[in-house]
Amino acid sequence: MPKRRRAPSPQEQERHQEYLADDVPEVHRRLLEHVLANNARLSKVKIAKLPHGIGIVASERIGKNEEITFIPTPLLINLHDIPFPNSSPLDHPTKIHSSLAAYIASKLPSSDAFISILPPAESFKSSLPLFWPDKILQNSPPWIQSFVQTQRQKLSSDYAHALKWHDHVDFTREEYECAWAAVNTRTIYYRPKKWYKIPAEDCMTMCPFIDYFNHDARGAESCTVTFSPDGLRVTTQKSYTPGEEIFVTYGDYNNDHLLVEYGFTLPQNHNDNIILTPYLTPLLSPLHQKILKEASFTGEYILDEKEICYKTLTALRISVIPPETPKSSKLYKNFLSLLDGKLSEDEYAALNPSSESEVSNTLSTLIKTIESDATSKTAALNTLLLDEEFTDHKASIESAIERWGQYMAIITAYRENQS
Ligand SMILES: C[S@@+](CC[C@H](N)C(=O)[O-])C[C@H]1O[C@@H](n2cnc3c(N)ncnc32)[C@H](O)[C@@H]1O
Repeated sequence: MPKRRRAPSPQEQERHQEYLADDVPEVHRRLLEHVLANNARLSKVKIAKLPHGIGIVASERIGKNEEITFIPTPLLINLHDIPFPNSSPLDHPTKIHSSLAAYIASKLPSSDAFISILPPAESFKSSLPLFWPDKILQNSPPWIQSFVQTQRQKLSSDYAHALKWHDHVDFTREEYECAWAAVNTRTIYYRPKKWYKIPAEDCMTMCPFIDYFNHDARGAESCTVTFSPDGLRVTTQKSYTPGEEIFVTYGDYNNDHLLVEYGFTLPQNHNDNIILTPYLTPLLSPLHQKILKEASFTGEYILDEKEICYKTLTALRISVIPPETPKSSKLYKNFLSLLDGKLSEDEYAALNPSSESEVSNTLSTLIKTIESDATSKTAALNTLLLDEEFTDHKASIESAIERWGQYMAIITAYRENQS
């Protein structure tokens, strides 16, 4: 955390204005003054109010490979800033997500320059499925439901950890949840060399100002965020015209993942797909699953606009081997030879013509099940939109409906690409 704070001079205040679009709320000016007073370097960028919240735009023409933001290490908020009683944080059985959330929650509501720019609780509650009422969640895609269950377990365990290790600070469960969501949506992976002993999941930092950058999925066109011992740097990978929004990338995420972790989806997301796992796994017997696991063919089964991945095809191939088939049968032997590369796909298909057509039928049935879910769950969500009990949850319901619409669009594109 920064050690120095002083009021900006009138000249500095005037200079700061160039980093702020006109309609940006005052709290962001304070954050700006705070980072500039602590040796941040900002070049040709402005904080702006955009349709999807606050973001960063070019204030003038920017070229490719230019450093546009540098935030020095003392401004970062991470392991080193957590006041653990009587010990160094590096020796502590820490869970950084939990502790950062406790740190922020204990300061809410706050006049602190960084904490006061965090989005309000209502914005997390409506955008993040984690906080959606069960009736909305139950009508959302099943992968979202299961990811939210995992997130809820993590939140509960982090809260218990926070109560145990940070009992010297004061916060309510609601403040903690909101702070936890802020940490979840605003931290950056950060692993300086001296952190080599720290588990990867604790290598995260909050980074004032850099957390204003929104995400896109334009890969090589998004800015890079790199760290060095002296701080974090944002560098362009393309040129920008004045007023153009500047994005970084949070990762190659599909829209389910973006929705659960960050509370939004991208209308054009080339990483988008449908995770078939919740639909496909119930078709796999314990033996199927054991074989797939031994061959490392478990994990997410994916369908995108163009194809199903090879892992999905493999899981579908084994799913059509009847569960009572002995492992010593010819069917399994052929399948295992395919997995080992002793049989090519064509040879396997020639040996098992009926099972290959069953694979196609199973896949079309799965896709039809998803379509039918999309239709029935969208209808249920539309009914909730008319229900007075859900008046305050319109945005969350609309998000879930939108996600089903994206599933339908992926299926339509997939069929077109197959025909
Ligand atoms: C690191 S913050 C970015 C700054 C944020 N927009 C703000 O108002 O402070 C991440 C959050 O910004 C929003 N966000 C980021 N990229 C977005 C995008 N492409 N479309 C919509 N919302 C986005 C989401 O709410 C996400 O949880």
